[in-house]
Formats: sequence, C-alpha cells, structure tokens
Amino acid sequence: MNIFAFQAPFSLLSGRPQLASTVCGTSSSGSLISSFPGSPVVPLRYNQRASKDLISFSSPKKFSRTTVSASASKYAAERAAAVSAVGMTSTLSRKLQENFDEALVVIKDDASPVTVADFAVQALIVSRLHEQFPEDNFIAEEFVLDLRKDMALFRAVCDATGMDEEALVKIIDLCDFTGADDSRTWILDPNDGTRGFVKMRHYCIALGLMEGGVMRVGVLGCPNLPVSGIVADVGSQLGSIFHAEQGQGAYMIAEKDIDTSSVDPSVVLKGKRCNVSDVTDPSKADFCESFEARHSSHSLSTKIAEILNMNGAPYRLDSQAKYGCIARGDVSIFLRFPREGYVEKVYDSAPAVIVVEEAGGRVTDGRGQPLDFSKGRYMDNDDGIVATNGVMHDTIIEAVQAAIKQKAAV
Ligand SMILES: Nc1ncnc2c1ncn2[C@@H]1O[C@H](COP(=O)(O)O)[C@@H](O)[C@H]1OP(=O)(O)O
Ligand SMILES: [Mg+2]
Repeated sequence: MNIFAFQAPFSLLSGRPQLASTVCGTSSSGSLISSFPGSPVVPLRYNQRASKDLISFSSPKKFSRTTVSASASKYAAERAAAVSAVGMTSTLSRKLQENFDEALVVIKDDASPVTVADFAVQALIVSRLHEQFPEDNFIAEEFVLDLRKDMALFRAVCDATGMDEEALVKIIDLCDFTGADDSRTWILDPNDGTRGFVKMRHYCIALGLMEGGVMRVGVLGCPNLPVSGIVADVGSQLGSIFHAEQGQGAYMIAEKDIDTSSVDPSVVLKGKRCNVSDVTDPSKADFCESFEARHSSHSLSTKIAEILNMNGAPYRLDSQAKYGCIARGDVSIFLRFPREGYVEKVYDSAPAVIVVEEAGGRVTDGRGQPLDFSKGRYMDNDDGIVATNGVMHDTIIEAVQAAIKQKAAV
C-alpha cells in the first residue's frame, strides 16, 4: 500500500506558555490560576501577545510516496496521518491560545464560542486528510456560516492557515457529511472544550475514523495536559497525544516527540502503551468531570460519589482530555450529565471512546448501553455518558441510576 509523506517541515515558531501548574482557571487580570482541590493557587501568565506573523502558518505543498510495511495493521496509514495532523495542529493551537485575541471570538447559534483556532485546525486537518484519502467523508464541528459572521475572524483564519478565502471555504464546506454508516468517515472536533480554550484552560483536538459504523482510529491532542499526571507542576512538560487503533491498543506520545513532517507509520506511531487503572473499589477511585457546570451536572455527580463513598474531590477539566486521563490510568471514572434535551454530537466522544476501550476501559451511556456513532452528526443516548476502567463499570452504572432516581424523587 502506498501512502504519502510530507517533505517540507512546518514553519511554526517554537515557544511555550509559562504554565507552571494545573491549567484550571483565569483570574480577572487574565493570569492563570490553579484551582484543583488540594493544589496551591499559583498565579501564572501566558507570554505577551505577539505580532500576527508569529502565528502565521505555511503548510507543505509537496508529498512524496512512502510504503507501509506489509505487516502493518489495517489502519496504520490512517492512524499515522491522524497523529501527524493532530500533532501539527496542537502546536498551532498552543500558539493561538498564547496569542489569544478575544475580539476574534464569534458566538454561535447554540450560544457557544468559536475561535480562530477552531476554524484553522479544522481546515488544516481536513485539507491534509482529504489530500491523502480523497474518497473519505468528514463530519466536523464548524460551518462556513459562522466563519462569515466576522470578516476579521475570517482573515485571521486565512493568516493562520496560509489558505486563501476560497480554499478555506471549500475545505470547511467538506465537513458536513450526513450519510450512510457503511462509509469511511473522519470525525473531527478541532477545538473540543472551546470554553476552556478561551479561558486558558484545557482543550483537545479530537479526530477519529469510522468505517461501517465502527470507530477504527482515535487520536486526542491535549496541548495543556502534562505528559504524566493531570496536575502540572512547575516545569511539567505539556502536550499529550493519545492514539488508538481497533485491536491494536492505545498509546500516548509527547507532542514534542512527534515528527509532524511525516505520515509514515514507522516514523510517527511511537509512544507508551496506555492502560487504564486497576482500581476495583469505587471508594478508592478518583473521578473527573466537566469544568463547566453548564455542560454536566455537578450535583448529580456529587450524589453518585456519595452513593459510592468516593470522598476525593473530582478533577474538573475541559474537553476529551478527560478520556485520555482515564486511558492512561490517572483517574478511573468520568461522568458527564448534560442538561435534559441536550443532544450529544459524535465528535464530542467518538474519537475518545476508542482510546479508552483500547486501553482496557469501557464507555457507555448512563444506562450502560453502548454509544452509537453511526447515525451522522447527532447521537441518541440516554442519561449522559460514563467512562470507567472497565472493572468498576457495572457498579458505577448502578450508582448513576440510583442517583437519577433519588434526584427525581426530590
Ligand atoms: N450546553 C452544553 N451542554 C453540554 N455540553 C456542551 C454544551 N455546550 C457545549 N458543549 C460541549 O461539551 C463539550 C465540553 O465538555 P466539557 O465541559 O466536559 O469539556 C464540548 O464538546 C462542548 O462543545 P465544544 O466542542 O463546542 O466546546
Ligand atoms: Mg466539542
């Protein structure tokens, strides 16, 4: 099988935000504060805003052929392409968060924010994958309609991607596949947890490949997640990328170790095997949930924790980075309970579910039913989403159902 490798390296400037502790909140002065339970509150600052050309981006135009070895796994080429693209755009997102301009935020019809990073990452990833896999379909979060709401935002996305307006519109317009579940479809959330991104907290680039209604590949790029542990200390290396392929396990690689100029699996697919925790007693388990109470009911999770005698405070962080933390055993349980009537989108969990499952965990809805990603953009699950290390799953689902009943009885 032949695949393509990028010849020229990308031309992003290096440089990291001065993050020295958990990325959890923003003070009114714009400095970052740590607010995980038990961790000291440390004021931190990102670098000063840089000039616009600091975040300009040039995508390599030339490809050369690379051969995937005959013994490679079925989706090795796709996984390598996805890891490379996510690695490249994680670095871009970091620059865009460091140089975040709140004047360039548009509010979408669902009242959620969208930024230069959301559009730029979507355009760059889809353009790379479309070039390499021209027959494939795409479901991704952002629409041209929102890009056109603000011409300054539109121009900033062109600057960040190196694309002209026409090319940008074409590529974003490719991302609204609504069709059959026997197709090959890439599923992308270019900036999962945008509210976290704009508040200088966690966010995630989440990309997966579904074929025949089943997830085959998942990649999570978490630019603010330390390479080990959830809570960053002074000097922690930030930037964790998780990748998984059906039947091949889940891995974590430091963002800085990815050669994003290549899509050759033997070059790109490195990393450390991820395994979920081996905790069997829920009272000894840690859990995580949304930072934003409007995204997931913190009161319901508190009730569940009471039922299970889980005394530790939850880890609260934005985005599918939480599933990465489950996959590598940092925490054992993830609880998500959006308000009634909220419809989940596939790109908000599909890439992450395969990462957790390949690490030995389980992900279902709050009734213990598997999540179905084969129906297009929207999902039809009940009672939220629960991810665990697997061994505790049935116990946690029982507690979820008990807590929902208790809440309804009040
Ligand atoms: N009102 C809402 N309720 C639940 N989830 C939401 C809501 N608004 C946005 N989201 C989505 O929830 C996910 C973030 O969850 P968490 O709070 O755990 O990080 C994101 O995918 C976010 O979308 P987006 O991708 O646009 O940021
Ligand atoms: Mg999302």
